[in-house]
Amino acid sequence: MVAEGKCLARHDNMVIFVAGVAPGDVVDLRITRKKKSFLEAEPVHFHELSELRVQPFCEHFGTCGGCKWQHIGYDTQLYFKQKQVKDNLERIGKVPLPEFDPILGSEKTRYYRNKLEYTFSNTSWLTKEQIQSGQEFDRDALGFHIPGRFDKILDIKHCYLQPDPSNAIRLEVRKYAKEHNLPFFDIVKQVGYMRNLIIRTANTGELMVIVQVYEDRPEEMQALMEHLAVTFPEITSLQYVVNAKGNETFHDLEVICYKGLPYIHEEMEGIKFRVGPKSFYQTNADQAYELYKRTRELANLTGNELVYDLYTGAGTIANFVAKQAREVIGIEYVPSAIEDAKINSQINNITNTTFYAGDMKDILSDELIARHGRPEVVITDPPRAGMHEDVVQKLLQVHPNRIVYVSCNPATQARDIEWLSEKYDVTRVQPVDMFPQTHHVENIVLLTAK
Ligand SMILES: C[S@@+](CC[C@H](N)C(=O)[O-])C[C@H]1O[C@@H](n2cnc3c(N)ncnc32)[C@H](O)[C@@H]1O
Repeated sequence: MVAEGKCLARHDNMVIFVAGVAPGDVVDLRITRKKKSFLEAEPVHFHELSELRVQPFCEHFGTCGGCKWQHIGYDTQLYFKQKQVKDNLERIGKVPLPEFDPILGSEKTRYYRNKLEYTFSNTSWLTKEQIQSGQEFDRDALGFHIPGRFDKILDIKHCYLQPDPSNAIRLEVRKYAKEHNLPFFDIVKQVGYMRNLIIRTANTGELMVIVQVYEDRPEEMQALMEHLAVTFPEITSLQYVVNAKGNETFHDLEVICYKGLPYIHEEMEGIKFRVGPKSFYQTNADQAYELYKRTRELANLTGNELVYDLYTGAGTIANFVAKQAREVIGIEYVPSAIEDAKINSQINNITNTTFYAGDMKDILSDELIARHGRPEVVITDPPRAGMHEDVVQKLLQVHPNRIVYVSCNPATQARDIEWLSEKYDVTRVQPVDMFPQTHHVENIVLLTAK
């Protein structure tokens, strides 16, 4: 099992990456892509199935891009996730490593997400058998993109990722749109009405639903909103967006709140986090709590430290650790996330945080450090691309006592750690599983100044 959840095979000294198999399967492969140094292939015939396999529980497994590791038992998934972290730190990081803390598995391995986003399409995905049968099928779909296909949507019957009433809401919106002849969007021709449905189920019980449509049809929207409000009185934030752009992103559009409040709250240790329609919040809230607790523990705060929380998003980690620190500085690219971060401090009476919006390599400047002082502790949680080299250089120059590096991409984390190893030792490694049934793994590394 190697990167991106693919398996590795060899033939004539050539490396072949294969998706949709398990280590130990004996299969015939068809080569789908040839590169100079490797090949990619798909299985065409299974001779023997691996002992690591289990029966996938979802009818959409194999077609849907969502939970590609359902055919492997959860303990085995955890084993491979931990191994992925180790391989990256050894091969890319090339630094001396302590013994790893065992990966923190997720208690919930199904229904663990608090946010799902479904797309409407008038060109649903059909299987080869369906096409060959010559029968007519309903081509309207509400579900997920087929991996690698921007124009094909898999109509989802039941999704195991988000708790109730997520499935019921999706099915009801689909049924209503069909019954009322609201056309599902055609992404190629850019015509239709129903575009996208977002459901957010917070751990406080609050529930947000956002319907995205292509054009302004006030009467139809009013009727749809009213229907949802009556059918699901538990919705605490019912919203819609009119989006006539070529794509589904709506960060630059007005989101209209039809019923309830324009936001919901997540909660951790009594700290409330306000989550608006455009806000980012970790999608596995229970595991986010475990991740943050471990991050705080490794930061080893006594209440006297100045902490910089880099890539702070909506200030979640910054606010979570604020009580145990003297002062926390949070930095993040997205201005609306920084607005959320400030609100999250206010509503929790946290007064020792300061937030800045902008590109990390510009904001983390000598001037900022002169203003706030040299941090004893830096917590950094960059996007998948890792930290910009200038940011790493700045950290080496500022030289905090401890850096707690949280990452969703062990490869870029390992690269950055190699750079940081000039002045830091890796003293703890704690992988965390935020996304059961997928190959994704989160990892926390504690770096201690040499
Ligand atoms: C993995 S998220 C971390 C979120 C946050 N720590 C949390 O747990 O909710 C990475 C964050 O980095 C921000 N980001 C990406 N590139 C950035 C940059 N160049 N400068 C500052 N922030 C950036 C993203 O907007 C995103 O909020």
